[in-house]
Amino acid sequence: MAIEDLEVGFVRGATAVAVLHGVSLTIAPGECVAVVGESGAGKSVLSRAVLGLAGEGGSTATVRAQRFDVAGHDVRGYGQRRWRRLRGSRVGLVLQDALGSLDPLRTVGAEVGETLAARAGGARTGRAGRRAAVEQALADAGLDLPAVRAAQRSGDLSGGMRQRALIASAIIGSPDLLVLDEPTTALDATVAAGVLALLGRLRDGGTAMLLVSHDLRAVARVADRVVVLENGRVVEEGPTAQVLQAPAHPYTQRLVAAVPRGAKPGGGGAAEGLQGVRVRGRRRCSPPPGCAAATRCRAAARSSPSTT
Ligand SMILES: Nc1ncnc2c1ncn2[C@@H]1O[C@H](COP(=O)(O)OP(=O)(O)OP(=O)(O)O)[C@@H](O)[C@H]1O
Repeated sequence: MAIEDLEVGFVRGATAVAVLHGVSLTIAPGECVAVVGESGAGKSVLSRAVLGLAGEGGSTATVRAQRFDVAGHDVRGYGQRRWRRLRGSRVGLVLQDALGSLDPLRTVGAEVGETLAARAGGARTGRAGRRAAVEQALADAGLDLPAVRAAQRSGDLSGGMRQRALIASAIIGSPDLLVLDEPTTALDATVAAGVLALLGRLRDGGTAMLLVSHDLRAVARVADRVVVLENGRVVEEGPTAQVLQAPAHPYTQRLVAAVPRGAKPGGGGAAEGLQGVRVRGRRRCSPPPGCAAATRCRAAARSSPSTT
C-alpha cells in the first residue's frame, strides 16, 4: 500500500472540517505499520479512508491524494462498486465498532464462509474444504470449539467471541492487506496475546498490515514501523524500536510516557511502561548522524540483544 499526501475532510450541511493533512504512508508486503495517536487524532478516519469507507453518519467525505495505491490498485476515482470488490477480494478489515456488521441471525460459519468465497474469486473449494477453512480461521482467531461456533448465530455469541469471528473473517483466504482498528481492545489479555501472535504469523507470511491501536504494548510486539498522528498530521515515524524507545517528538514522548507501568518494576525514562515488552526491530534501529537519541538506542540494543 502506498499513499502520498492524503487529505481527508468532511462536509455536513454548510460545515466543512479537514481531518487528515498530507498523510503519507507505505506498507510493504510482510510489513506491519502501526498508526498511533491520541483520541481524535484521525487514526480511524485514516483506516477507513484506505478502505474507501471515509464517509459515514450523514457527512460527505472528500478524499484527495497524490498517490493512492491499495492492494496493488490505484484507487483514485474508485466508486463504491469497485471499492466493494477490492475490499471483498483482497483486503481484510476489522474496524472499530464493527460488531454490528455481523448479522445476528446468520451463522458465524455463513458469515466467514462468504468472505472466503469472495476471496477465492470464483475458484471452487467444495463444501468440505470451505468448512475446514472456516473452522481453521475461527481456531486461528482464538475461538474454542470452532465447529460449534461456526454453527451458532453471531447474535448468540459474547462480544469477545464476535470480535474473534470478525478477525476470522478478516484473515480467511489470505488477503494482501489487513486493516485492523483496535482489533484486540474487546478481548481479554490471553486471547489478545493469541491474536497478536496470529497477526505476527500472517505478517511473516507476507500480508501487509495497517494496525491502529491505543495499546503501545501490542504495537511494540507486532509492528515493524510506527506512524504517529497528531491532529491529522504525521509528526513522527520510524522503526518501532526507535519510535517507542527513543521518541524524538514531544507528542510521541507524551504518548509513550502515558503507557501504564509494566509488570517489571524499576527502570526509568519515558519508555518505562514498555519495560518487559519485546519491541520489534530493536536491532534494526540505525539512527541518522547527529540523531539526539542515538546514544540511548545503542545502549538499549546492548542491554538486550533479543529481537523478535
Ligand atoms: N464522518 C465524520 N464527519 C465529521 N467529522 C468526522 C467524521 N468522522 C470523524 N470525524 C472527525 O475526525 C476526527 C478524527 O476522528 P477519528 O475517529 O479518526 O479519531 P481517532 O484518532 O480514531 O480517535 P479514537 O482513538 O478515539 O478512535 C475527529 O475530530 C472526528 O470528530
